[in-house]
Amino acid sequence: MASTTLICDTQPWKDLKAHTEDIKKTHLRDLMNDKERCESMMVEFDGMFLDYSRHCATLETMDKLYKLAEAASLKQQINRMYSGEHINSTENRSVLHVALRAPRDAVINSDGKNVVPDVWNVLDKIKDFSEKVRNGSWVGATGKPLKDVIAIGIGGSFLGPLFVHTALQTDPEAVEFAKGRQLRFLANVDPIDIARNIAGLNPETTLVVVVSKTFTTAETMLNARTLREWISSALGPSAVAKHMVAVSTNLTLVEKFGIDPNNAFAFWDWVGGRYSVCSAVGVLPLSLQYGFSIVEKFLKGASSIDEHFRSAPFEKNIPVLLGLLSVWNVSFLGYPARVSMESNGKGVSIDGVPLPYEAGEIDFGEPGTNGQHSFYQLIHQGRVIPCDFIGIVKSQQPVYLKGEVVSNHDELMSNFFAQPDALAYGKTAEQLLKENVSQHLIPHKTFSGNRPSLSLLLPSLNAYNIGQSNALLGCLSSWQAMNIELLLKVLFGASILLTSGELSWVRYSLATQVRKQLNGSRTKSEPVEGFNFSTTTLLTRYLQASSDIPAEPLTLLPRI
Ligand SMILES: O=P(O)(O)OC[C@H]1O[C@](O)(CO)[C@@H](O)[C@@H]1O
Repeated sequence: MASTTLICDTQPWKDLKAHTEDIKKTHLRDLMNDKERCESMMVEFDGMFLDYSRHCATLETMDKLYKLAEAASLKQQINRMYSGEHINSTENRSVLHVALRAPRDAVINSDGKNVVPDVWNVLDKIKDFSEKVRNGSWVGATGKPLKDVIAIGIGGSFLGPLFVHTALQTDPEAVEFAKGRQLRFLANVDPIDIARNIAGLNPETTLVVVVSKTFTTAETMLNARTLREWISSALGPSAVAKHMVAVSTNLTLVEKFGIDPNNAFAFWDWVGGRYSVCSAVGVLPLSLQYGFSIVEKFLKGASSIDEHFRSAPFEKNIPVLLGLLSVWNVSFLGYPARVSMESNGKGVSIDGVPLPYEAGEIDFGEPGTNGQHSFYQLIHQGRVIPCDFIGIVKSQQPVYLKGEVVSNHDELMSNFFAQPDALAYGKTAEQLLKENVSQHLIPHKTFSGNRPSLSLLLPSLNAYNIGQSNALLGCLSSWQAMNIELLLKVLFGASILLTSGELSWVRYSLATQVRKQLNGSRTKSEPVEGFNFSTTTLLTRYLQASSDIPAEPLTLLPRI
């Protein structure tokens, strides 16, 4: 085992450790009053707006975190990644998912070779193939066009493409391109999942894409053999050539399986499975469903974040800030943070040295207000769990009913704006007494607050923004390869005692205030008033960016 200096032995780490004592004496209620601090904790890039002022951190904390990043040679590590060095030391490989979405004329080397032309050869091949399938010039064994696609794959060969498909499924532009087509994903080895996947599909009009980096994964290969049987028993063995294609780095095994190598779409060992959505793994099934032009926008969004991650100074670099805040929350304040469990669920440093702290990471979330009806009680009252709230300015599918105070999206966003302050401020016994709450209910309705969160506001959820979000999370995962997030310590697992159902009460009172404000601003141009600096900034930005949304209800319904 190699010996190494762990980051916890450096001076910046020790300084941060000492600094936690100062932070423990603060409360977000007071920190949020410091306008200069809040203003410095807002960053904008390419339409994205990040507000991390509701983290239990001061400007001094941030300075100390930047010093920690220097001690961890973060800038050099980022440069090493982009220049194709073998920063994946366990597999002795480059980590070059950024090359998958680089512009055609970019130069990114791996082992002395510019890999960008290879990337574009495959992208061009996907464009050509998907256009043929979509316009009906590639037909199945009985001459019928292939309108449905089943993508078989698991782990990274499934989750990324499913994420993008889920987000695109309601994007009006993508919906137009997907008319008459279906994309399904088969991952689990349970035969029930096969039954669900093929239900209602006709082998004559179905194309199966087998996605596997290694082409050896047990679940994927059994599912692939099963669907091969489904096709050949209905249409004869020769139909496989027309109805099955593959995405893999192992083209020899693809051919052995019986898929024509001409119908195989390659990627490379420098693409980690969990970052592979921007390779043929995601690009092929998504192009078949939505057309290559939509997927190209997704790749451009991702590329924009890559450039930002590489070049922006740490204070303005959204992925770097998110990563540093993760380290601060988990390794210093002892909170379980937003982490990536597959990449970072490890117990040793990059050199194989056991970490002198726990590293078992837990990540969970829910869309919209669902979480408020399941686990937010824990977040408000139980252990401290830093939260990331991601909001969208313009809904993909606006609804605004006559007789309603605000549109459905404004209703959703009222919660987006209210929750972070509910978590930060809590509710004191004094406030409750002033509100004439009965004495015996006060312990149940009191919330300590001081719960960290950040708010990320995106302009909309189109293919480009989905690419940005995907790359943002990918950047965080790639910290693992740089041995940064291995600093993370997660404390989780003690028993949780939940006895009160009063959480929704806090949230509703704040959400009501936001709803009223949104209505007043939209219908009577009322200025944003009565909120702290951070919420005022976010609300103003939201209202300005969505000012073209009609102020009056139009009984708009979803357009799907
Ligand atoms: O693409 P493959 O080789 O089938 O592997 C599937 C998944 O299995 C893993 O290797 C391990 O879970 C992932 O990294 C990968 O995404």
